[in-house]
Amino acid sequence: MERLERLLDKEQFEKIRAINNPELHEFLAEWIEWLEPDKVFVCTDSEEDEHYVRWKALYYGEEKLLETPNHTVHYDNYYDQARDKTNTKLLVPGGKEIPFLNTKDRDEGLKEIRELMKGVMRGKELFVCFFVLGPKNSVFTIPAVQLTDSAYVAHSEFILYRKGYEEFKRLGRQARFFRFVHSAGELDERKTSKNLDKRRIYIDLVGETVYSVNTQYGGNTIGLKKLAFRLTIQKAVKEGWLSEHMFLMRVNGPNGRKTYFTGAYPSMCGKTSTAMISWENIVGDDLTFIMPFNGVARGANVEKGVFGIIQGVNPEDDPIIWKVLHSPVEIIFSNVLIKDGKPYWNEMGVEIPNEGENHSGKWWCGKKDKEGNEIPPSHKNARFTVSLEHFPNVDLEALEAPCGVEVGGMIFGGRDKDTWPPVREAFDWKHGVVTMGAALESETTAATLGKEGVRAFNPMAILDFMSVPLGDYIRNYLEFEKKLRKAPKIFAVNYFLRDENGNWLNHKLDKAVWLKWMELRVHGDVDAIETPIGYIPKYEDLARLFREVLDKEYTREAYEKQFTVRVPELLAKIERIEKIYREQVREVPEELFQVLEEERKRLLEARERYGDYISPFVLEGE
Ligand SMILES: Nc1nc2c(ncn2[C@@H]2O[C@H](COP(=O)(O)OP(=O)(O)OP(=O)(O)O)[C@@H](O)[C@H]2O)c(=O)[nH]1
Ligand SMILES: O=C([O-])CC(=O)C(=O)O
Ligand SMILES: [Mn+2]
Repeated sequence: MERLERLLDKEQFEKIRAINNPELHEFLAEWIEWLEPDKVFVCTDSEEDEHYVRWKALYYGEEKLLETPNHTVHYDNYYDQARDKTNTKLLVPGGKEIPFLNTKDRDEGLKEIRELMKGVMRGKELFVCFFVLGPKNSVFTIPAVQLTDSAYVAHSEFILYRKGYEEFKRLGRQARFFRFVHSAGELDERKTSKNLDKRRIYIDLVGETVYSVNTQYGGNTIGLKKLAFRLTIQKAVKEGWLSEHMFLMRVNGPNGRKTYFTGAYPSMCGKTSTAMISWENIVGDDLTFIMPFNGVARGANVEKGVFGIIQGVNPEDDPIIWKVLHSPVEIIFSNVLIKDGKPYWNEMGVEIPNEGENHSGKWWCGKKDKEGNEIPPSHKNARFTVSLEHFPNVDLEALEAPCGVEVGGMIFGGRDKDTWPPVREAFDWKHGVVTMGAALESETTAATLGKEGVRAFNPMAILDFMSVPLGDYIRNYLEFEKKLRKAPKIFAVNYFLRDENGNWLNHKLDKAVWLKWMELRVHGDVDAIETPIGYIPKYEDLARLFREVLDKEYTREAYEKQFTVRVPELLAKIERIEKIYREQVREVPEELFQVLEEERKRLLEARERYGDYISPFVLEGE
């Protein structure tokens, strides 16, 4: 406390003194001394403190005002537009190598990051912020403290997370909390991080602390988002629950029935677009905790806001997001095109100006970057940050429920051009966990730095964030069922099937129909066709739902093309997945291989009888 009294001015010191937690005091004193900020501001839960942070983001030039009240724009460096997987490392004692995890020796990592952070905040203001993960006063609640010299990062967190200062006060010495230390590092004249060669995101799994330096992009910096996610995955696997890269939504069934679904798709593969579908209600779009209570799986959103992809948001497909983005509520637009104080983005469905300012600085149509690539109006991974409370379709009761909501179904999906049908249901928990979750593959996207469009193994859409050995993670999933009286049904979707010419086989809104079908299946309201890879919808049910939901004719030809069982592709996939688990992953539960083997057998038998490409009508006739 004496050190803190020296480091903070009176008013800020009093705010910290009100929290009776010596561990927190020690952490703050140590890091404030080390980072050497010119000034420290401690955020309580007051409106006033939140306003201060918002104003500082403008004052320091990390955000600029737009024409619509409460709208601002923020830019990240042109080469700092996505998550940096290479420089994101898990610090583990001895630097133990774990397949698919990017690890580093803990002592070495801590030493390196401390050196990079020594005095990094000279001339800057440090914001000390308190938040919680999950709903307040609930079994899901995890307190966290964030230190950052970026008012933009702090501002984003106020939009995305529940405030936690009072919670720290209430918990006092009992608080077990996560810690995040971030510095954007030296900034250039556009107020973007300059020393990208020294960009590091180090996750200390032992100390439950994450360090991030020389970067601003939200996925690398917003402590409570993907940085905390590595810590919660570890915690969940230790304690026997699930911490997942999933949306949480309510699908509205017949006669006012409410059924909640989670959905795990890799970054930029449709979580937000699904959770925002007009007929249903959103609870969360990115991170979900699922815990067993009295034999029931209950889910809660970790966050209370959306850091969503803006590319492709247009008035027809995303009317709700579109409306919110055009209303005067608090929004941060990042890495979009600005002209005359208005934001524009790729594929927004209206005409956009041919010059302005964007993530590359001054921009004009045809401008090229250093590598000779043409720069689009906005970055593919440009995003908007907004609180869920502003969405007319939010299920507020579910969002704040201290015990979460009962999960009726869990969906897995990815970018797959040629293998999986648009929707199918697993035979049981094990079948779903293995062939839909653990076997998930998806093409890489612009949400991470590096090449796009490469098919990659991405179990449970979570591989980028995995912080425990994959075998342990899968075992925890398989065992989770034993804690339940009734397990959620598991489904797999594929929005990204293409024909021989590369055209999409489905429209973006078709997912509305798949959701309604899954809702009916959870309650056993419709029959389905048994195939070697699970249950698929009957044509008649889909045709009716297409008419009811989308007012569209769904042809038998479209159905047959989309739901054909593609045996060669499915067998090749099993080969790939089995090889990965046999050769690269350690201590894989034997059940995984059994389930894959059973699926292979079913496919081989079906091929014997019906050939390589099996029409759903043929299977239905059986
Ligand atoms: N072809 C096609 N594209 C889709 C569909 N649904 C979503 N997309 C595209 O997928 C991209 C992003 O999807 P989001 O829903 O924002 O991604 P997310 O899963 O929430 O991703 P993160 O926030 O990165 O975790 C956008 O470019 C959409 O246009 C679909 O049904 N078909
Ligand atoms: O964390 C981020 O940068 C945004 C996101 O949701 C993802 O990449 O999955
Ligand atoms: Mn995500």
